[in-house]
This record gives sequence, structure tokens and C-alpha cells, in this order.
Amino acid sequence: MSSSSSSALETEIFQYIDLHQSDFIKDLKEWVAVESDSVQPGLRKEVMRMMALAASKLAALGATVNSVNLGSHQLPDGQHLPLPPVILGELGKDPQNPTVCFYGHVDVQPARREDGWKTDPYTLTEIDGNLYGRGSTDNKGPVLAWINAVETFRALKLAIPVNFKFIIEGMEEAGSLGLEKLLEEEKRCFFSDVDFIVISDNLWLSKKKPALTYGTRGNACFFVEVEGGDKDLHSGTFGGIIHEPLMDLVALLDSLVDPTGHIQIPGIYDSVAALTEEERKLYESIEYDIEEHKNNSGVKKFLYSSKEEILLHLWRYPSLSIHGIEGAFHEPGIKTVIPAKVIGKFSIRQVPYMDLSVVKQQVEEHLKNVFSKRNSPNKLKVSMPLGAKPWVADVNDPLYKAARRAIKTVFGEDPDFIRDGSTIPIARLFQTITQKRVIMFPIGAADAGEHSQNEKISRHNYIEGTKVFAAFLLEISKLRGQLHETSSPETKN
Ligand SMILES: C[C@H](N)C(=O)N[C@@H](Cc1c[nH]cn1)C(=O)O
Ligand SMILES: [Zn+2]
Ligand SMILES: [Zn+2]
Repeated sequence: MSSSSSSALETEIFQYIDLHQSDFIKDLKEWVAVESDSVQPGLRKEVMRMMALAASKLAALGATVNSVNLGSHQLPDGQHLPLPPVILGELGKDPQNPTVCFYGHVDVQPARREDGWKTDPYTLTEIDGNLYGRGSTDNKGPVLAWINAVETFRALKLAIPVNFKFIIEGMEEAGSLGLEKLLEEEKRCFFSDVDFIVISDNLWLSKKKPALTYGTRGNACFFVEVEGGDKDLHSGTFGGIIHEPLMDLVALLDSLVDPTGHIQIPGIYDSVAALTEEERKLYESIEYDIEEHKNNSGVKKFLYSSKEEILLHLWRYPSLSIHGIEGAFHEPGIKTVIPAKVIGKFSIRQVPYMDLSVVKQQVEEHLKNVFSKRNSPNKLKVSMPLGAKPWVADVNDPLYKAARRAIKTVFGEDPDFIRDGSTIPIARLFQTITQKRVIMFPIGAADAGEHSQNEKISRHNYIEGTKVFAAFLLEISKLRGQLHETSSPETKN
């Protein structure tokens, strides 16, 4: 699969990777088998076990590994739960070499076979060249691909062409709790000699064409709680004579977005960066197949019909999604109850130059206003438990050029330069706190099904992804002087 333009060194590395595919897949199988779901408190022990597994894998590489304790956090019910440690590691300390820091996470989103998985989500299963399992793409597969790439240099007794640092966490899916504080503490220590940070935690835009990501949206997550009395009530005895909390909540949630996808919260679009003609042109040249995207997701009709409108609404306009209702009856069957307290959960993917505190205020005011019109005696509470800012990078940075060359070598074609509608909360914090540039280098294809049933990584993407990371390290080693010359990253709201 590697293009004919590979050097002898690259060819040797790529052959080793091809020959050791089964070992790399065995490692991924071992990692996927751990139900390291950071969202459900009951599975925290599994996240801890996963962190220990990742630490020992890195130590076996010969790296110095420091598992930093982050203490604990408080759950909404007041209970305290230990946070998983963050792994800080390093391999190589040659002052002549650039220092690359890789960030990844080994926690996963919840998954249950009954959700509609065709295989057990925690047993990596290969079907038709695809490796199915929770975390295979998000993010255990890419983390291992980086480790495999470094391991290949060592196995072949080749000097690793860069100093390699890594930061691996176990709370990304729950908002990277505790990580911001660690960045503050380590910005003058662990991060002081880092030249840039690379993240491989998002997807290509297509199934086949590789991509490099230069922007992500932020995410402001909201809870809207409506509380009636202190216990659930019989709907035969109380239905028709009370203001039901779930009815209030449904009305509140219904007021957020109109059927065209437009957010109804007054002022929410006020600070969105205006679209320039130059930017619109960028979108025209991106290869994106609407039908392929529909097939990958099982969606029959998008809100927009042109490529440009779809990409603009995914990448550089805000969107609001409703995720669920805590406290509402959701099991199969009938339960004729009026729930006493319900919590609606929604989030706003926000973009430059929206300000998180302004967004919070606009949401609160809007919900209070809608609620007041219902004359309900119930109690309304609105909170924003998580606020992550958007991230944008400069595609002209030599880092992106090096990544593009590595992609051309391994995949034989130039990547798409894309933004991503999802959020990697820590990306922006890396820029603002450590003042280091960030590059996003995905290896997951558009149909990987992150957060969904039947998440997968193809054998092809996992193995070629390992090669492309090795090729990137070789490209980076050629950049030596240029990496230090580039100025600090620009940040946008
Ligand atoms: C892109 C990344 N793999 C991911 O899935 N990120 C999550 C992070 C998040 C944001 N808000 C809460 N968690 C996402 O974009 O949903
Ligand atoms: Zn992820
Ligand atoms: Zn995720």
C-alpha cells in the first residue's frame, strides 16, 4: 500500500509494521476488552485498570512513566469518586532532536450489546477487514498506533528521530476532568521543551481519503432541571390537576431549536465569525460525498442539501443537540407515573468567536423566559457542567506540511484539510495554557461510528495509520530549526 516514493528506511519500517499486524491487533484486542467507560461512575475501577495497562505498555517501550494522581471529583449526588491518573511519559532526551508530545485518551463512551451492537462491544472482532469494538477508533486504536510506530523504531534498533513525550488520560469522554489543572502545574516542567502536541482523536471526512484537521467546535453542555414534589405520583390520581415537571421540561426543550435546525435562543448567533469569500472557496474544493455520509450514518435526509451548507453547519456554525432526560421513565413497557424531578441534557457546539459565559447567560435567560410563561409552580434550575472552547490551527504551519508529506508517502495521495464538528476539550487548553501548537492527525475513517453502535477501525486504517505516524516522525526530524522559529499559537474564542 505504501507509495513508491518511500525511502529505504521507510520501506524497512513499513515492512516491519506489515509483518507485525497480528501483534498490533492483539494489543488492541487486549485494550478494547477493558470497559473503561468514564461516563458511568460504577465503571471507574475499569478506567483505573485501563490506565495501569497503558502505563505498563509505555514502560515496556522503555519510556519513563509518571502516573499523576489527580485526586477525586464530586458527583451530582454528592458522592466523591477518585479521578483516574494522567500518564505523563517520555522517551529520548536528545537536545538536537525535536520533542513531539502525543495526547490521547483510553476511556470510552458507554456501550452495551443490547444497544444494537452486532458483536460484543468489548471483544474486538474482525469482520471483512473491520475491527469492531468500543474504543477501536475513539481512541484506543490511534493511541496504540502511535505506540506501535515508536515500538517499530525500537524493534528495528533504529534511533527514534525525535524525543517522544506522551500524555494519556482516562476522563476525556467526561470532559477531561482535572486535566486543566495538571497543564497549569506542568506548563513550565513537562511541557517546557515540547515543540508541539499531536492529537489523533477525530475522523476523516470520507471512508478512503485521509485528512488533516485544523479546527474543532467547542461544546457547552447544559442540564435543565424541573422539580415538582419530592416523590413520583400516580397519573390516575394526580394527572390533570398538577403542572407535570416532564411537561414543563418537554416545552423547554422544544423551545431550543426550530425544525430547520436554527437555534432559537436570542443572541446566540451574534458573535459567530462572519464567513469570508476566501473561506467559502476553501469549502468548494473539499471532496465530500453526501450520499456516502448518509450511508455511513443511516441518515435518510440532512437538513441541508449542498456540500457547502452541510460542512458550514458542521464546522463553523453552532448547533444544539438534545441528549436525554434523567428521571423520565425510559424502560420498555408502561409505567403510569408522573416523575417528580427530571433533568434535560443538551449541548451547544460553539464556534469562534462565541463566548462561553455569554452563551451560558443567553441559555439561562431564554429558559427562564419560556418557563415563566407556563405559570408553573415547579422549580427550574439551569447549569452548565462543562464548557469546552473551539480550537483552530494554521494549516500553513510546517507541522501540517510534514504531516501532508507523510500521508502522501503512505497513502499515495494528498489529504483533505478539514475542520471537525466535534470537540476535543483539551486542544484549546493546550494552546492557551502551555502555549504549544497543536496538530490533529486523524486515522479514523468517516464510517468509524465513534460514540455509536458497532464502532470500528479498519485493519487498513490501523496498520497504515501506524505507518503514517512513523513516517511523520521522520518528517518532523527534518524540520529541526523550523519548529522553534514558528510563533505561539493564535487563539480564538
Ligand atoms: C472527537 C472526540 N473523539 C470526542 O468524541 N469528543 C467528545 C468530547 C466531549 C465534548 N463534550 C463532552 N465531551 C465530543 O465531541 O463529544
Ligand atoms: Zn475521543
Ligand atoms: Zn469520544
